[in-house]
Amino acid sequence: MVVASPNLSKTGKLREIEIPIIDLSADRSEVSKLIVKACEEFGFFKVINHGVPHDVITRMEQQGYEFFAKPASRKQQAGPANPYGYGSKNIGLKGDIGEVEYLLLPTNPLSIDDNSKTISSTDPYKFSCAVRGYVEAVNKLAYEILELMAVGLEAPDPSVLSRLIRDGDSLLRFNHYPKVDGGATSPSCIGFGEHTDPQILTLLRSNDVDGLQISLDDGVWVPVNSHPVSAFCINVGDVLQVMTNGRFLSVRHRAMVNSYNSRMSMAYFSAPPLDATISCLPVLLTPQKPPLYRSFTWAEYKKATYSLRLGESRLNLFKARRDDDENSN
Ligand SMILES: C=C1C[C@]23C[C@@]1(O)CC[C@H]2[C@@]12CC[C@H](O)[C@@](C)(C(=O)O1)[C@H]2[C@@H]3C(=O)O
Ligand SMILES: O=C(O)CCC(=O)C(=O)O
Ligand SMILES: [Fe+2]
Repeated sequence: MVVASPNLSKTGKLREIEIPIIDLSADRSEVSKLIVKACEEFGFFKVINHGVPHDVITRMEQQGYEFFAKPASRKQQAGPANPYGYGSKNIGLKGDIGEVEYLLLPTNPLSIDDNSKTISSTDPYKFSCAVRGYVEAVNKLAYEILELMAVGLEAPDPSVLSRLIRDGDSLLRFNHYPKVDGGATSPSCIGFGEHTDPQILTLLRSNDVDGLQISLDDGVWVPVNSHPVSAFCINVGDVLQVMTNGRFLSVRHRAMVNSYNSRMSMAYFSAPPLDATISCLPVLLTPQKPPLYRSFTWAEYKKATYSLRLGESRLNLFKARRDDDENSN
């Protein structure tokens, strides 16, 4: 079991920061400004009135609970995660471990149908319908948020970010963090270790059990509490940090487990197709602000991601060199 460093500030108090909660039904131009500000300051924000139907979320959550309640031997039939499928404690392929079990799935309809057979032998159709419905709805939300970001960044083409996720390599992940033994005196421990998300944007839904934390620049961990109404927590991924030339932050985060309640989260990682080229948006480049990162394909970045451990900083491998800047002029 990995014990966490405390999320205390230098004065010994818990850091209390409220991540912005943005109402997507408000005025579009205001919303786009709020989103840009949140991505610059925290790399995280929550959205409400997001248009993902309540029953679509509930049906999906139900499938997650039903799967994780099955006996271990039954769940293992959907694994091991390599990297997709069912995994327990082992995260990725490089030896990372956490107090979590999960299902990691590609989101194209054929893969969903295919994976459903090993995940739910009793009713694969029900599982696949729930997942397909959820993916369709969250993908629409991802489009909408990426458009609002482009508007807020004053890009001439509002679809410059959203079109990247069309027919992309997006993934879906159910995480289940069981209660840990040890009672009230046990220290909190790590469910999912610190990392950044490699993709463009992550849309996360969780039950009402806290656990998500983000690391701000002074290294103090700040809790992102679960929101009572059905909010989504949105975070900037590495690719979006590259495309905004470091203006939006892909922030390190982690998930903790506790000894009182189990937590379940569902993360949708919206990603470009493997052959898409990632580079900084022209609107954000000036002679004073040359690109911080070199161009690369998503396939290249994904390969680097899987060659490294969870907490390693893969963006460093893609920093622009001075002569890259000169060649691009
Ligand atoms: C240890 C690893 C798991 C991970 C691939 C990696 O080598 C490094 C990044 C990890 C991560 C974090 C965000 C997402 O949960 C994830 C699916 C992703 O794209 O990158 C996981 C990867 C994984 O669990 O397969
Ligand atoms: O479960 C959570 O709250 C966070 C999970 C996460 O960061 C991930 O799956 O990449
Ligand atoms: Fe994450």
